[in-house]
Amino acid sequence: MIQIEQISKKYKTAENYSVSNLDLFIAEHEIFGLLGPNGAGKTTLLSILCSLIKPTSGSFTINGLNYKSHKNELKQLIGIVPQEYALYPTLTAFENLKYFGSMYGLKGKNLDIKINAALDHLGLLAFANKNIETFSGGMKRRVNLIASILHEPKVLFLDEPTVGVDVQSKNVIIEFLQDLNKEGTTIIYTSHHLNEAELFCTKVAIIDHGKLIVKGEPKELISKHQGAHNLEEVFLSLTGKGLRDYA
Ligand SMILES: Nc1ncnc2c1ncn2[C@@H]1O[C@H](COP(=O)(O)OP(=O)(O)OP(=O)(O)O)[C@@H](O)[C@H]1O
Repeated sequence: MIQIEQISKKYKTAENYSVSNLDLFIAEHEIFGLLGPNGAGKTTLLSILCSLIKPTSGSFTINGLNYKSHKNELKQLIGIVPQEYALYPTLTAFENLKYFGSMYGLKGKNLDIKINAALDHLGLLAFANKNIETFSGGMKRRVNLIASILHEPKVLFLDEPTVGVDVQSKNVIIEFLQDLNKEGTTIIYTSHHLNEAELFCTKVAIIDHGKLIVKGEPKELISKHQGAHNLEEVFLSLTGKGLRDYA
């Protein structure tokens, strides 16, 4: 479980807080969606929880481990799927995954078996020995995902894992994540695909201007929200229809 208490983040060069006094509890085994318009603070919050950036104030624990005192334990406990591809273009999918596995101390036959099973599960086994630079966006997203789960994290953070991929790739990714979740992995992901989140997530939090607006099961939020038939209508009603351009 993740317990977030009064987390705030103000980037040095920014005028405003990107995350502001945010409290949030995420139970174990959830598929939890962090939703919000552009600039709402989703990536900032996710980056804090992954210890990629430090909060300006506040604290959080993951499975009881504090980010300040248990850095190494947390690194083993979590997996991170970043928005950008973190792969070496001139290495094959298999070589990339061997490298990422070795960063978590994995090696030998066990690692090879794991890599091949995951490649197979995500429909990529036939491409194992092809260079990443020849892969489509959807294929790279799937390899990126495998790189983050080889060490079997208990909690997996994903920043827009289905952005820019076709429906086929998206479905394979979602099914893979659902299988991981059934095996006990807690999943926290950000997305702009509200239909996807409505079907996929057991709980969602809508954040805007760095603050938590609402949290709950998608069905519960829709039924409580007068006149809403789906999560997108709840979202638009709570965050407004205005554009959120920022630079
Ligand atoms: N490195 C940074 N330096 C300064 N300001 C930043 C930095 N990163 C993000 N911000 C600002 O923090 C706010 C929240 O950004 P963040 O990327 O967390 O939002 P988001 O909800 O993930 O948006 P999107 O949906 O567009 O990815 C924005 O106003 C953004 O301009």
